[in-house]
Amino acid sequence: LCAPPAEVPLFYRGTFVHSTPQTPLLILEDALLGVNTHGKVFLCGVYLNSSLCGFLPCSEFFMPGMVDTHIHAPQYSYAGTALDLPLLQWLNKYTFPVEARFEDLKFAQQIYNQVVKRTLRNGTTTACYFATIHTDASLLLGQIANDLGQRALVGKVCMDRNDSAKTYKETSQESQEETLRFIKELLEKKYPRVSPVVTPRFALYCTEPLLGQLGAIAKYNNIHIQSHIGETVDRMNVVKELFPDSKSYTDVYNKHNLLTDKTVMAHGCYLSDEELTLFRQTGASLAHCPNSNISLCSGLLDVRNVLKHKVKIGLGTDVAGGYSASMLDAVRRALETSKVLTIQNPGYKTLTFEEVFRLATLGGSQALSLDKQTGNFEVGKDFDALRVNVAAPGGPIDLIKDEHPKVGIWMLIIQIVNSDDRNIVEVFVAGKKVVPFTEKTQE
Ligand SMILES: Nc1nc2[nH]cnc2c(=O)[nH]1
Ligand SMILES: [Zn+2]
Repeated sequence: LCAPPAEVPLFYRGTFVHSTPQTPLLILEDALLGVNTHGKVFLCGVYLNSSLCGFLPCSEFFMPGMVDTHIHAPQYSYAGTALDLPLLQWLNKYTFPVEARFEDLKFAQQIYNQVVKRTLRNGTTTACYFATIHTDASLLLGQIANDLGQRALVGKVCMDRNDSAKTYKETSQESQEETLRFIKELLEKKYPRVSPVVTPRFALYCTEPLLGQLGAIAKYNNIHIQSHIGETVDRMNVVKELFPDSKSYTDVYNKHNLLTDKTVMAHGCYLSDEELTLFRQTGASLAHCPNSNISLCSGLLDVRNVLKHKVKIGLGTDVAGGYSASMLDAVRRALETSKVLTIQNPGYKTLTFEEVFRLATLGGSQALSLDKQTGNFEVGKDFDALRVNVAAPGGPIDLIKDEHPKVGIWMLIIQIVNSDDRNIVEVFVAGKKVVPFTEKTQE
């Protein structure tokens, strides 16, 4: 349904901003980027002589598409509800009753179409989705992401232990069999950029035999794994009671082969240094979801400490624990969380804007082990990009012109923190323009 790949290589000229492992924010002013017919970058950063070529600095630049490392697609239908209840009560009051409705494929179609479109418009070119326990609706989410052109990991949720919701749980056998069916059927579709992810909801909602089976399924099929970890103090304590033989929360997952270099765990606010070391050793990563952590009063993740342990980390919206589906919001909340930590401890080294920009792009791709495909404009990767116009008509920003060219470009890029979807004028995934929507995708 999205535009066909270009039949000839395409060249984009302008300012390109992206991150590398060495440099959190590289600005390539007046550069050229070439995209081949397979949607891959084959040239980037060839500087033109501006004075000869008449390059006019303007209010636009290209940046890599953002990577949402943790979002619950069905929860988009009740975003905003997580402001007045702590996590467990919120799950019981809103999450389980609404997620149960996704057995209805018509309802699923409507919400999944909305969430994929909304996130694409907000610059999420890659999303790692939790769906629900329903296999067919989860397959539908994969189809919708594919049709609208979003790169996605999609997980059918597994939970064979949920005493608080009689109608929203499955038996261990169902969970295992349906996970296998989900993986098989999604892989058979051969969507180029949509893959299955094994998804135990989290340790408390899964029995140990199921955790073990899911670890084995992921290993056998060499696929991704996602879950939650260390989100609230309460839950850390309950996990300790429920799994007395495990050294830590992280150990529970590790024992069941659920920590691999294709694992992404949401939150991790309360992990010990020892647990972070285990993440590092296994190659597992964290999804930092600051809006959710603040909205649910769960905690403040010390990202600096995670980085010090060399654990891969990206940003997540965690809709609907987080009320915004926008990764630009996640950027703002990650900065704020880091600043709150500095207020509490003036010696704390606050994350810079550049570092958070990297978390939202390259960091996210590393966290999902998709950094060979996406995350920056390195030659050989897919062209997943946003064309940002800081001064988009009707947008939220009034641009003040500055005569000093260096200050000028800096002022432009930093406006990402003030931007919203009105500033994201075009979105590309693997070279295809997926926003604005075409007549077909508009429906
Ligand atoms: N924030 C959040 N935490 C969870 N832990 C288990 N399920 C959920 C969920 O849906 N949202
Ligand atoms: Zn979550």
